[in-house]
Amino acid sequence: MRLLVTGGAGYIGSHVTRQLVEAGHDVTVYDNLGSGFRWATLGAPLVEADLADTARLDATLAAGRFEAVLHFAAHIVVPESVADPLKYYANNTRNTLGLLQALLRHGVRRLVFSSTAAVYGTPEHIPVSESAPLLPINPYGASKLMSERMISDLAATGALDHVTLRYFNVAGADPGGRLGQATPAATHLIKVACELACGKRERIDVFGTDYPTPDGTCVRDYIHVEDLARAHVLALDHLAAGGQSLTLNCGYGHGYSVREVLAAVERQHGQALTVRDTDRRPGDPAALVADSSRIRSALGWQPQHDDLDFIVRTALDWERSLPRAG
Ligand SMILES: NC(=O)c1ccc[n+]([C@@H]2O[C@H](COP(=O)([O-])OP(=O)(O)OC[C@H]3O[C@@H](n4cnc5c(N)ncnc54)[C@H](O)[C@@H]3O)[C@@H](O)[C@H]2O)c1
Ligand SMILES: O=c1ccn([C@@H]2O[C@H](COP(=O)(O)OP(=O)(O)O[C@H]3O[C@H](CO)[C@@H](O)[C@H](O)[C@H]3O)[C@@H](O)[C@H]2O)c(=O)[nH]1
Repeated sequence: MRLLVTGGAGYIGSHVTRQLVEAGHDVTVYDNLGSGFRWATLGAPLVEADLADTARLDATLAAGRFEAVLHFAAHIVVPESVADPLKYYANNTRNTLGLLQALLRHGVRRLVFSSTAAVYGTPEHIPVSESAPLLPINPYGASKLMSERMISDLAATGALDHVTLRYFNVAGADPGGRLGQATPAATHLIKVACELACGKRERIDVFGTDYPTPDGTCVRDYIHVEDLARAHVLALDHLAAGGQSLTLNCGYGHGYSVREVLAAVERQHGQALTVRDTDRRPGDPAALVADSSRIRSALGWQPQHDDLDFIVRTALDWERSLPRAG
């Protein structure tokens, strides 16, 4: 298929772009390089433009005659969304509205959308299924939930088929060493811990040790970026085969605490890390673990890298190969 990937120069979008190209698709990336990198497209054509630039978006859609769009472009940092919510509604919600309007203008009928476990807020039951209440507790999650609603309302008119993927905590890097997370000033736990292991930070803070979890630290469902990328390839196959619109959790179905993650980084690094216990970070739910049965049955998705030490090893190998990527 001819595909447009917004945010395809970013961490997750670049891994997906690579798998799509390998699967034989014709991929164009649309990215403003705000947090992405030209090298990360690995040679796929890049339109360097902002989603808010309607003229560039229209010109791109007119020229490409795309059969589907994968929409990754967004701001993604939970604490930043608490401090600056309008930045998140503008880029994540308003720019998704603009993209949907553009898709209608150009007759693009298939969309794969990057959503997030943050739409669930603090779920009552773990693991959380797709039918759980949608009650985000931070503006990032709310901005994504609004996008989900626009997409499903539009799909209900018959104008669009979509697969909305709710990612849990994405981590790790291309085992081939070509791609990985390169964002400066990263906030994600595994990335920060790997930077520390590589001597790029002095210590890591554990945000909260009094959560109602087995060791008092937050529990998350970490999914390897390559397994997540594969879900996108399968989602496109599903839409191309005329499959119905779907909303699917992307996680493994079990979680690890912050302390368990840090122990895995210490194992892979071979040395202890300097860790400081601090207060809770605003906007963090205690535990987020996916019920992943629906994606397994609907798409036939099967994880290949459900192994915390493998996730950490690929992230650490990538971190060691930087800063060439900056
Ligand atoms: N990383 C995670 O753990 C995680 C979890 C859940 C959901 N997600 C979602 O996955 C998607 C990708 O996240 P990521 O981790 O790869 O982040 P990222 O910051 O690496 O990638 C986002 C990409 O979008 C581009 N972009 C942002 N705003 C843009 C705009 N207005 N116009 C054009 N390009 C723009 C950035 O330059 C970047 O290349 C996001 O939608 C995010 O909400 C990520
Ligand atoms: O230096 C750090 C960084 C993180 N954490 C903790 O580690 C956990 C994971 O945090 P982080 O890696 O920042 O991810 P989340 O805040 O869980 O959010 C990620 O996962 C969500 C889905 O679960 C996505 O929606 C978001 O985009 C993505 O950033 C949380 O409990 C944090 O408090 C620390 O203790 N110290």
